[in-house]
Amino acid sequence: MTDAKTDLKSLLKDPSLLETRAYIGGQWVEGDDGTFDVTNPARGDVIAQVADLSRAQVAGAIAQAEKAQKDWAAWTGKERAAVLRKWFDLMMENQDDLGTILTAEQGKPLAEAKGEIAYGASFIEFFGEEAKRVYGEMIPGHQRDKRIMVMKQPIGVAASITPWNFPNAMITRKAAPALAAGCSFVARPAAETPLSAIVMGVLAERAGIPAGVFNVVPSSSSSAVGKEFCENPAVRKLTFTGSTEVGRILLKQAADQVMKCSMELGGNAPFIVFDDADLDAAVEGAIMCKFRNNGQTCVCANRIYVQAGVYDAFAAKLKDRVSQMKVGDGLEEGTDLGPLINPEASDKVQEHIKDAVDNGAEIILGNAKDDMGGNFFGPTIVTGVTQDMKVAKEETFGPLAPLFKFEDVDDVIAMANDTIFGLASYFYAKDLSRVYKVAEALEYGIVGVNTGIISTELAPFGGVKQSGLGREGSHHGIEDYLEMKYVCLSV
Ligand SMILES: NC(=O)C1=CN([C@@H]2O[C@H](COP(=O)(O)OP(=O)(O)OC[C@H]3O[C@@H](n4cnc5c(N)ncnc54)[C@H](O)[C@@H]3O)[C@@H](O)[C@H]2O)C=CC1
Ligand SMILES: O=C(O)[C@H](O)CS(=O)(=O)O
Repeated sequence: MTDAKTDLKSLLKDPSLLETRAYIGGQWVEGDDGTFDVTNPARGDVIAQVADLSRAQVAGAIAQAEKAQKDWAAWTGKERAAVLRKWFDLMMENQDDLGTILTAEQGKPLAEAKGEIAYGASFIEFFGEEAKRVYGEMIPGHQRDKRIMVMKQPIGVAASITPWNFPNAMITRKAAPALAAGCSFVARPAAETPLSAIVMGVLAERAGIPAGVFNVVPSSSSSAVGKEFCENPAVRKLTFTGSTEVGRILLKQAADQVMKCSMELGGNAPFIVFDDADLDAAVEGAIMCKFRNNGQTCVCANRIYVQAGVYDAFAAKLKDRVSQMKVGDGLEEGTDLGPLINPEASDKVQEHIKDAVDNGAEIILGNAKDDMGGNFFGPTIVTGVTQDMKVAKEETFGPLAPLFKFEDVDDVIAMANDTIFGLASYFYAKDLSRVYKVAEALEYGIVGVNTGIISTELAPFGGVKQSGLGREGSHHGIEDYLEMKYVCLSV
């Protein structure tokens, strides 16, 4: 932890982007429950006090969203596309400031934060364009005088609950398809990182998105907001990114209203290196995949399986590269790995390391809170990891690279699939038939082949098994915000 204090306003080119109130129905609103503190996880200082909304205020936001939605849905796709384009442009024009706000509250290095802003903006650009392509269809009738028309219509009010690890992109990946489809949107950001969400309200207002179409409702009480979202009959769609545990709670709550839900939940990504892989490329892929956002990404490699013939060479190369990574304050130049979000995150990494070592694994790098103390944890590599250890079963969500050794293809496929999760998976191999076989056999929504980075607005992102329901991104992503209506025409 450094002693530096974060005077966030002074770091911004446009200080008016730092807003701490809620954005409801086009108005800036104080919280009935006062405020809650937002801290910089690198420095531990309070950087803002944000409006803490009551459940009644959240209900009010939903009412505003409901009121605005019908008119918004009546806009043409092209008209909606034009304001979404403006929202995208404003994000990119303010990329530096948005990145600084994000780093200050979340901790990731500034370059990564700016990358997240560009990534987040890409969903708005993409789905703005898709707004023009919400096509229905005509199906040949079942009788001579019948025609079957299928129209696509917006679901209505969509509500989101999002985590702190991608405070911008997890909101835009949901709000952009919702708005493009003609839904209105109420966003409840994680209490750790509300500023990156609120600033999207500032830019929505500047872009000319009509009042009530995009609302941001910060609150320190996630369960109260979750209940309001699930119990308020005006909400027709709940979209969530976070842990499988909370996803299950929300699905149960949403059942009473038979609400449409999208769930982007936890992962336990295997990263497999076969003996015919390009080892240098595999090491680079592992670095990007494992240490992006300091391992706090649900598509991060959680288990690294390396075939016996290349195990030692891979471990040595990985150690060499990881030992060069600099841990530090994300706002400072040259930082590769920022702090973890909070002390509990650091405790979880330590618990996984201890469990592995107690059961026979060996630490070849790291295993310590970084010299900087606080939420900083040094990147760690452990060898000799096996399927019965905690790290094989749970998402570590931190900078721990556990190396498992395997002998043959069928064994590693079985080990990789031996989890309740099914979000992302990765493998490095050259043999074409092996590539097909493994890609088909992995029980995951996403497979990266010879790459450690799979995130893009152009592809359908989402998991199978207990990693979730639905897909975000790509032309499929808008479908989750549309209902199909079958019109039977007698002619
Ligand atoms: N899929 C992903 O991207 C993420 C996965 N995770 C996993 O979850 C673990 C715990 O991280 P958390 O941030 O605590 O995840 P979480 O699932 O507890 O929180 C995600 C969001 O849900 C909200 N929330 C929590 N309980 C709720 C409830 N009862 N009703 C409504 N909203 C609720 C939180 O305030 C946050 O905004 C991580 O270590 C990681 O394994 C966490 C964050 C993101
Ligand atoms: O888009 C991404 O790369 C990820 O969605 C972030 S997370 O949800 O996997 O943590």
